[in-house]
Parts: sequence; C-alpha cells; structure tokens
Amino acid sequence: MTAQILDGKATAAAIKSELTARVAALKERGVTPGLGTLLVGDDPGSRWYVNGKHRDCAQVGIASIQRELPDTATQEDIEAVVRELNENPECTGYIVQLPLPKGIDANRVLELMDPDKDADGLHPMSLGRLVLGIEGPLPCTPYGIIQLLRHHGVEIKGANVVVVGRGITIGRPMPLVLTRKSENATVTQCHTGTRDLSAHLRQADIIVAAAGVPHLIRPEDVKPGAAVLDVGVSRDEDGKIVGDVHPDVAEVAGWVAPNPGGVGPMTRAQLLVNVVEAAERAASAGSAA
Ligand SMILES: Nc1nc2c(c(=O)[nH]1)N[C@@H](CN(C=O)c1ccc(C(=O)N[C@@H](CCC(=O)O)C(=O)O)cc1)CN2
Repeated sequence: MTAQILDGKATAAAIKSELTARVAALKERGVTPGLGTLLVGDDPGSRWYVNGKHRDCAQVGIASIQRELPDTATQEDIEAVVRELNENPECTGYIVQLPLPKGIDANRVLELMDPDKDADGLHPMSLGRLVLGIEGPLPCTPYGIIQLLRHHGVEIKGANVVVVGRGITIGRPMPLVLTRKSENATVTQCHTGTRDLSAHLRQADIIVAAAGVPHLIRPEDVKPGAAVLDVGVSRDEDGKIVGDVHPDVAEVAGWVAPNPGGVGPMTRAQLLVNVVEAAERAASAGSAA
C-alpha cells in the first residue's frame, strides 16, 4: 500500500480563498480585521513562522501589526507590548509566538492577553471554553488537523486516535478538540511516561505524532490503512526538517500528512479563521448594541 497524501497546502489554499470573501464582507461593514504578532528573540524558525503568518494576512486582506523584542527582553518589556496590543484598536486579534526565551513566564504572558483578542486559542479562558463547550477560538494546530482530515473524507467519528506528545500548542489541546461531540473520537494520549507506545499505536485508526523525536513512529507501529499526521519538528545538521514519522510508514498507512506540507500550512490557515471569526463576532456584537 502507498498512502494517500493529506495535502495541507491545497487545503489551506481553499480555506484562504473562502476567508478572502469573508474579510471583504467585513470591510463592507466598516470592520478591518488586523492580526498582531509578538516575536521575542531571533530564533530563525519562529521568525519564519511569523513572517509566513503576515504573508497569509496580506493574501486574504487582513491587516498586519508586527511587534518584536530582542532576546534580552524582560518579563516587564513583554508584558508592556501585550498591554499595548490589548488596547490597540487596529489589532482585532493577536498571538505571542512560542516558545518565549528561557526565564520568561509564558503562562503569565498568555494570561495577560485580552481573551477576546486571543487568535491562537491558547489563552486560559479559550482553553476553559473548549473544556466547557462554549464557542471561542480553537487552538490552531489541533483544529487545523481536524479540518485536514475532514477535507479528505477521513472518518473521525468513533475513530481510535492516538496522540503522541503533551506540549501546549498540540498535544494537550488535541484530545479536547477530538472528543467534542462534533468530532466524537476516542482518544489515547501517549507521552514519555507511556509503557509500550507501539502497542497503543498499532490499534490506532489515526495517529497524531507531536513528540519532537525524529522517526519515532515506524512502519511496524502502524495499523494498515491508518491515517498518520506528522507534526514533529526536529532539524538535521543541514537544517532540514526531520519529522516524528519514518518515511516508510507511507507503505503501510492509508493516509499520511507529510512534513513539511501537511499540518504546518493548516496551522497558519486556522489562525486566519480565528482572526476572521473574532472580527465577525465583534462586528455582530457592535451592530446589536
Ligand atoms: N503562538 C504560537 N506559537 C507556536 C505555534 C502556534 O500555533 N502558536 N505553533 C508552532 C509554530 N507554528 C506556528 O506558530 C508553525 C509551525 C509550522 C508551520 C509551517 O507552515 N511549516 C511548514 C514548514 C516550515 C519549514 O520548512 O520550516 C510546513 O509544515 O509545511 C507554520 C506555523 C510553535 N509555536
């Protein structure tokens, strides 16, 4: 078997084209959505992601507000920019690019953000809303994965999903999204404390690999026909991405999300969805008042 591709680039392009029309409609109502980003330090990967987010904004008509601080920035410097973005009327939604430099309390920064401007779905209030089933922004990578599976007709309802990893952007929120009534999957979360990872993986219909361990998932770990989404980002000595999934998995799986080209573009597309939805909510609240 050679797996079919879960094509993140093409799916993200379709989402962006639909968003372009929604942004135009908002502008006709006098609302211009604006995405703010705060980048702290000079990590080339983080800079690449942030620049990509602003390129996407330009494509769909969302305004860009870019803030940068050096890696010597203090907690107070960062919090001052967060307060400014909270108050800035041109910024309708924003993100703080993660990870923040060592010594910075990222949770304190996230808590200080205006939850109504949380474009990442990572504010404690947004995660709480997700747990309670209240409408709000969804974490970009987990919901991007759902959209990618849906777009390709991969059945999520009732599927056994194994999530490998428990980081803040993917592993932790992924099961919360998958177990909503609308998705209705059965989830097993695996991590470094899991005994016999392979036994869990072999019973999975869908695997989300977000451990950051190069080629952790091997063909013998995968049930024939399963969908395997590689979200791990490690780099080889030439700076090339090495994912969590061994390339030979494509010989066993039914579907694979390549890395790059799979989940990454969907993360960026979902960020735009969150910005547009927040602006739509604000516009409706404004017209109802
Ligand atoms: N505040 C946040 N920080 C981080 C998040 C996040 O969702 N919010 N996620 C990741 C990084 N990330 C977005 O910020 C991100 C990762 C990857 C991609 C992407 O398009 N990747 C490309 C390949 C890129 C390359 O060659 O390096 C792909 O997969 O095709 C976009 C966004 C951590 N931080």
